[in-house]
Amino acid sequence: MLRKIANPARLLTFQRTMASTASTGPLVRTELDSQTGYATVILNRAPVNSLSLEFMAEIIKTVDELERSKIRGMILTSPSSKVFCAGLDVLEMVNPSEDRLRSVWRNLQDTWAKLYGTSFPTVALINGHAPAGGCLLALTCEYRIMCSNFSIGLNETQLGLAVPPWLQKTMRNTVGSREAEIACIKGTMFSSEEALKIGLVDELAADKGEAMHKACNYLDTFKNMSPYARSATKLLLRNKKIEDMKRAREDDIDRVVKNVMNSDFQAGLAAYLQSLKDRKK
Ligand SMILES: CCCCCCCCCCC/C=C/C(=O)SCCNC(=O)CCNC(=O)[C@H](O)C(C)(C)COP(=O)(O)OP(=O)(O)OC[C@H]1O[C@@H](n2cnc3c(N)ncnc32)[C@H](O)[C@@H]1OP(=O)(O)O
Repeated sequence: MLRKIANPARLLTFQRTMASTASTGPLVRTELDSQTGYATVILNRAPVNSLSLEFMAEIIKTVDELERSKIRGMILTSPSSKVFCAGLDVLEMVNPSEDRLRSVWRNLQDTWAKLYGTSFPTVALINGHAPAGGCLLALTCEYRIMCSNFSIGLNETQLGLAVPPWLQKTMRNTVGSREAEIACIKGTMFSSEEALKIGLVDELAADKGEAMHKACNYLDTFKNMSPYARSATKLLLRNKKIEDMKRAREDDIDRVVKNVMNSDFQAGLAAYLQSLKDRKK
């Protein structure tokens, strides 16, 4: 459940209607507490918040809007009781047109860059599983609070995908070189407790209410600090990685196209999709 806001009149909800979505309501909902200046960004692409081209475009637009609104902090979460974000929409990888695949990958790069380089502080409230691109979203935030009994990790290699360099770096920056190397190569999925142990998340919470409380506590630590000094320091720490990604982005996209258009990859993906369905039987 979302944190209750004392005065509902303070709650401004930006809503956008998106085409081609199976979710009810907008793909991304933003609730702004005008007293604290904290925005809760709710990823809302049912059933598992998988990242389609349009969904990522919406996340990017939302962050741009929040930058313009001069918010004091952002909490990224999901309305689901089981899934934070299931990563890229695997259907985007099934025999895609090359143009769409390039756009999907470009949007994933931009989603990462936009969230990684926000001027305001960011917390991922991971209230469900966060494989691959779900872990990527969490890694872009400054602070991660995870509810117990879920899993998180960069499991791309298990799907036959190479983890791109900019994402490897983000993982390395968070958990250290050795843990990142092993985790990326093996495609390890960590339980919430294991993730805490290696520093992939910063705190655990028993439930979403407790996680929200802890997220606000993190953002409150900046309450009396100059937003300028804070964000300038963050961007000095992070901008080079964003610029490196942008410099190499066309090579990155070419590599992905080659990877995804390959017939062995497509055969592996078909088997993977079948295994997702079989798990339900
Ligand atoms: C297009 C560009 C490609 C570029 C590739 C380059 C390589 C770089 C890689 C870096 C970036 C990231 C890559 C990725 O994110 S790949 C995706 C990885 N994600 C997964 O493997 C997650 C798979 N899903 C699950 O493990 C479970 O669904 C989950 C634990 C998340 C939830 O389990 P739960 O039991 O709650 O739900 P279901 O399994 O029943 O799922 C419900 C329905 O949702 C469908 N589903 C699940 N995940 C995805 C997904 N990622 N994309 C699309 N659809 C998904 C699932 O099939 C169910 O559908 P049905 O109800 O129709 O059966």
